[in-house]
Amino acid sequence: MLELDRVISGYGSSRALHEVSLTVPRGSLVTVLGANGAGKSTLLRVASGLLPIWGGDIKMDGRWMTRKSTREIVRAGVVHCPEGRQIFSQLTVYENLQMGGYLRDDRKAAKRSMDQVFSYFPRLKERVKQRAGTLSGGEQQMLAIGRSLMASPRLLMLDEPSLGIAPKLVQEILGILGFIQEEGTAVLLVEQNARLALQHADYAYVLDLGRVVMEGAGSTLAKDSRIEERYFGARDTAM
Ligand SMILES: Nc1ncnc2c1ncn2[C@@H]1O[C@H](COP(=O)(O)OP(=O)(O)OP(=O)(O)O)[C@@H](O)[C@H]1O
Repeated sequence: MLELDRVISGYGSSRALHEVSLTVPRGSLVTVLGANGAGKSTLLRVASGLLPIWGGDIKMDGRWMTRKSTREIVRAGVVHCPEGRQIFSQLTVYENLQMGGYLRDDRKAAKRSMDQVFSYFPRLKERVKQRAGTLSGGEQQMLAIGRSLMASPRLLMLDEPSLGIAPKLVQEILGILGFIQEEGTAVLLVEQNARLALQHADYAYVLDLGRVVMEGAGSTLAKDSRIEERYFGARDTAM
């Protein structure tokens, strides 16, 4: 469904991605792993049109996305849930979710999406009138994912949903990603927490200094001793 072919990008004059190729098949969960600064967030920024592409191509369902605006990319079904959540803390849970559906003209469909979000995250339903800034870290992450789902994505790109969240809540959120995937939404999950991501991924890529250095089925990479040594750090073994 999403194909990146030898994508090059970066900031100013410095390259952060060097000919990165990656595929997310329809309905699958693909993860991109790597240490700090490997280029994971940059990859999502390029795929969502936030950062210009310097070389290579991006396709969605076989259609060129390379020079499309973020709005056009969202309309094509690709939604990016950035690192750090970026919810509107002064707005309520309900208002944040409404913002996620702003590109939709069909009110009934938006209502259906909101009901769907509440079925995934009942905690959000219990807190519809609460200001987002007063939610716990895990609940804010749920809200950020819920807001992304309001656009009815066909591909949801998540940047480090486990960051700063208690392990139990992280497991809950990752489990819900499985349901989201079962409903037909593909997921591209960027994570530093390799062990956790590989438990859920159909396929995984490992980035290092902006290059893909390893790839394979999630279950295969989970058993790979190189991954164990390099990426299952103290934070992971605590999970
Ligand atoms: N806004 C920016 N301006 C300049 N350089 C940047 C910017 N954002 C990222 N970089 C650089 O691009 C490289 C890749 O960064 P990126 O944020 O994509 O890594 P990452 O794998 O997501 O790391 P992390 O897990 O720490 O978020 C790094 O060398 C980083 O310093």
